[in-house]
Amino acid sequence: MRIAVVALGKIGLPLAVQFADSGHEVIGVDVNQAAVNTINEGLEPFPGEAHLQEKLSELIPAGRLRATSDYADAIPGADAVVLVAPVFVNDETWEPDFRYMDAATRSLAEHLTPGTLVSYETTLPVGTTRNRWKPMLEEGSGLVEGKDFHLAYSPERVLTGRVFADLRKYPKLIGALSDEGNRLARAFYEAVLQFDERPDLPRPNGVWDLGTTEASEMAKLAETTYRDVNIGLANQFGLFAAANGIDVYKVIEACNSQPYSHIHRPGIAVGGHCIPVYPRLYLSTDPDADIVRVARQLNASMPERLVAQAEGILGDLTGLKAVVLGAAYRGGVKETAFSGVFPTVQALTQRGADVVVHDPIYTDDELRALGFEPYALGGDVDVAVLQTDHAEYRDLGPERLPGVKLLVDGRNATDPARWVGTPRIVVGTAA
Ligand SMILES: NC(=O)c1ccc[n+]([C@@H]2O[C@H](COP(=O)([O-])OP(=O)(O)OC[C@H]3O[C@@H](n4cnc5c(N)ncnc54)[C@H](O)[C@@H]3O)[C@@H](O)[C@H]2O)c1
Ligand SMILES: CC(=O)N[C@H]1[C@@H](OP(=O)(O)OP(=O)(O)OC[C@H]2O[C@@H](n3ccc(=O)[nH]c3=O)[C@H](O)[C@@H]2O)O[C@H](CO)[C@@H](O)[C@@H]1O
Repeated sequence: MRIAVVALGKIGLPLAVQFADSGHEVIGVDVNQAAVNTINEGLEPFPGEAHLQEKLSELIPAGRLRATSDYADAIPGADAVVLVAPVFVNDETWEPDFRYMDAATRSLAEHLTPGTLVSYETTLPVGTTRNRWKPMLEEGSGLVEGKDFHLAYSPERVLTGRVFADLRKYPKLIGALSDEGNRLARAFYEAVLQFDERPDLPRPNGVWDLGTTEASEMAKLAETTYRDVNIGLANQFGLFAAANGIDVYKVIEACNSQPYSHIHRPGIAVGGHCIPVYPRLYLSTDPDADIVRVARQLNASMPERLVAQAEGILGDLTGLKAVVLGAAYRGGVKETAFSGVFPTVQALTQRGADVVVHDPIYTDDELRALGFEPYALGGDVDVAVLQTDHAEYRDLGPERLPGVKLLVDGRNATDPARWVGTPRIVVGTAA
């Protein structure tokens, strides 16, 4: 098969590599010429994706994969085109921002030829493939969907850093606009993916046909929204527990000891590219989903709530030195997308604190580039707010934070035995 992958980012490039590695001829298109050049030199344009560099070193010199910024070079005559350019969500309105996908779709349409299967993998509001991409592709190409070309939607569920392993592990969900589209999408993904045996699944691991583009669009939004709502519920339980002298972690551990309870962990923030974003995409097509909106709002309010709790204990925070422990949105990752560090720093700064940030996996220059004043453990500080559950913080004690009068552990990530004698608030437990 001849396959084109549109957008060679952290998801698209590993996908292009996977398809080429499965024995197909692959051309990737990206508007970033610097990234295209780097890939064509056989080098990974971003670090952190396991096995990406070794696979590029093999596939690029062998001519099995190449990159281009020219759609005319990649699209005409392709058997399948996979698109995975990003969609963002407007921070104020929570409305999707389709500008990159629109541009990619228009460029694709201009060069689309009969006989191609087009599969979108970017996470989308329900109905986008049918109502937005189909007319845009038909108008731009003069071709007819279901006759000249077929359109499918298949959400990408892998986690960056372990894309190749996740591609084997998770069923590939598909949905198209016609039976023939479903058949072609199944045949395509079966030809480019290999699946691990998963006896734990209700049906064999592999391509799972959900029948329509709407169902497969919804599946991705539902699984991520589930996580946000679940964390919201954990935060709600945590607020109640903290106000009533109950340790919510003991409660959650007890609940989850039977197989029908999967309560997540309360925390200072829900960050990352996906979990805080996709509930908003879901709400854009199901605005009546109050349960989703309320959970999202509660999760987003947690940094402010915890900082207010610290203020309640210490009194005025004006002029106090406050360190936020952790810039990353979760432990062990070097990524600050929608990280709780931003609202936490803001809540402290608004109260007049002098705020510094520590993160064991960011250099001082990297922290400065993010707009933070870096802090090295051992420096004087009045209050510490732990934002990221980095493994390095498990053994952190007050002796590494000289002068600390209060630790707000927003992740229950520190060892209580180390904090005997120093005030410590843990999200979800009584102060
Ligand atoms: N990152 C994740 O963990 C993850 C996980 C699952 C699904 N996804 C989905 O994948 C999408 C892309 O994520 P990513 O992490 O790969 O993004 P990314 O920012 O790493 O890459 C996006 C790429 O798109 C390219 N691009 C932008 N406009 C283009 C155009 N008109 N034509 C061609 N290329 C264009 C950019 O140059 C860039 O290389 C997300 O929006 C999401 O829906 C991401
Ligand atoms: C485990 C999981 O579903 N990972 C998904 C998630 O990864 P992602 O990398 O976003 O990580 P998580 O879903 O684990 O965490 C998201 C955020 O929620 C917080 N948090 C998490 C769990 C919890 O019980 N309490 C809590 O507060 C984390 O600290 C983090 O800030 O989004 C990706 C993009 O869609 C998906 O591809 C991944 O499959």
